[in-house]
Amino acid sequence: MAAVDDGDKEVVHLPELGCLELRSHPLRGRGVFTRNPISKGTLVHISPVLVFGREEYRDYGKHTCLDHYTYCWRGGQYALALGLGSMFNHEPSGSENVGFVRDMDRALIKYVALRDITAGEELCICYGPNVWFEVVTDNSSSKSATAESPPETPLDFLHSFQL
Ligand SMILES: C[S@@+](CC[C@H](N)C(=O)[O-])C[C@H]1O[C@@H](n2cnc3c(N)ncnc32)[C@H](O)[C@@H]1O
Repeated sequence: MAAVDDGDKEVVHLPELGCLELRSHPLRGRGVFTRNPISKGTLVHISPVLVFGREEYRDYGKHTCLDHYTYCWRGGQYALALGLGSMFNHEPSGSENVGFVRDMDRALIKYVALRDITAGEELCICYGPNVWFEVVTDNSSSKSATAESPPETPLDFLHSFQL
């Protein structure tokens, strides 16, 4: 398991989990998969983020495809996750196998296995209760956005675990 050095804002040690790969699903699009088993608690990825100011996002970013990839950030800002961070697909709350935590000070998002993950599984996060697309889950059940639960972007869910 990789460790994060939280003591230094200038140096970020990236986990080098060589078993991750991108695969395409006909309905969910590209997603992150693992070739090897991953143990609960493993730091699977760290994404550096590109932060958009509130006005910049409102006037420009929001009107582009970036709106499907950004995470809420502090002070009304939004962040685009670089690396694999924008490639994790969604599973409804309780079914996701990866959690994420935003490190605002270092402009990073850390992704951690919430349970043991088997070889070949897709790594999914939960985007939150209200999503803007027809959800295709592992077991093929689906849920669409409704008037009671309007589409909501960007990603707005924060797991409360400590690294
Ligand atoms: C942050 S991106 C994830 C990467 C994306 N699959 C791609 O190929 O670029 C979010 C988009 O992925 C798709 N997506 C993610 N999870 C999904 C799911 N469970 N069911 C259907 N589409 C999903 C939706 O189109 C959503 O707007």
